[in-house]
Amino acid sequence: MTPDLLEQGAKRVQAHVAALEARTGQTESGGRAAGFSRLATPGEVDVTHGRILYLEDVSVSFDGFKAINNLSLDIAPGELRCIIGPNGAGKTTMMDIITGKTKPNTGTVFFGSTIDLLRYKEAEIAQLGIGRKFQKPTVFEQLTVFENLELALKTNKGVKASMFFKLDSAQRDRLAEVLHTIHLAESVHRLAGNLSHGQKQWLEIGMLLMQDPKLLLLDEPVAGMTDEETERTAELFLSLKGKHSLMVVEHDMSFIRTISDIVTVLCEGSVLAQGTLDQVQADERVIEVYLGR
Ligand SMILES: Nc1ncnc2c1ncn2[C@@H]1O[C@H](COP(=O)(O)OP(=O)(O)OP(=O)(O)O)[C@@H](O)[C@H]1O
Repeated sequence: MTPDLLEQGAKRVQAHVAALEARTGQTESGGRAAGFSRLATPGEVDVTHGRILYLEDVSVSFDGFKAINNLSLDIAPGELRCIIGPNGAGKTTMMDIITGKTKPNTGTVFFGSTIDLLRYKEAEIAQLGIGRKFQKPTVFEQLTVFENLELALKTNKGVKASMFFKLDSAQRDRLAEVLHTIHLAESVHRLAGNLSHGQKQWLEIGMLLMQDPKLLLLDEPVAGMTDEETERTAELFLSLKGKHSLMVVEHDMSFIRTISDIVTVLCEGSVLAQGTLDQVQADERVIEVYLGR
């Protein structure tokens, strides 16, 4: 279903609810009426049920091999969820499913309680507000930090619109805020190609932030970073928590310890354990398949 169709559907439903109220003086049962009205803005994420991401019984097979196996998982709005697990556990495949790169064979994947992500293509899912950062930074090395961030706002616009694109004052303010958040305010005019590996990672996160994603998926964000860069990345993520929801896949346990509330352990395509880092680290099954290696 496209956002246009969602909007049309929401308008129809709102008209229905208004007519019902006018006729009977009664509203629909609370949950239904509330759910209907929230569809009015396409892409708006309904988190009134306390979940921004919801996966249930999701499975996907590659040539008969179940990479994701009845996976169920949910994330609260503003939460910073860490995902750990051995190589081949299905962490990347899970992110591929959430972002529409891979379609599961079975299961349910919802963004909030009304947006069925399985109905959308990868580009549409990005526009709905799910940003993804892959492990390797992919900034434009020949452009400055400023130009990279500016470019992030131009994506989704046509070629002509991009050529004449000028930042308005709200966008300038946003860019300044993002620069500060990603610790690159003093490097604004440097070429991205001259930044350190860690700074490139922050710049790419900044490019995602320019689009104000509701949910950010981050795959091994501190791999290859120095200790100092890792510490600053932890500060960055903690500052994003609450404003955005984050799902962070990492192997670096000291980084996880600094940023995590709840940690989910994936193994063989499903959730093996979940809890605080101390709880999952004490779990015999987790020690056997992952930590004890
Ligand atoms: N397109 C594909 N075709 C065939 N097999 C695949 C495909 N994508 C993933 N797999 C397999 O699915 C399993 C899960 O892979 P995935 O990359 O999701 O694991 P991961 O937890 O991200 O591992 P890592 O920590 O090494 O990145 C692996 O056995 C992998 O070989």
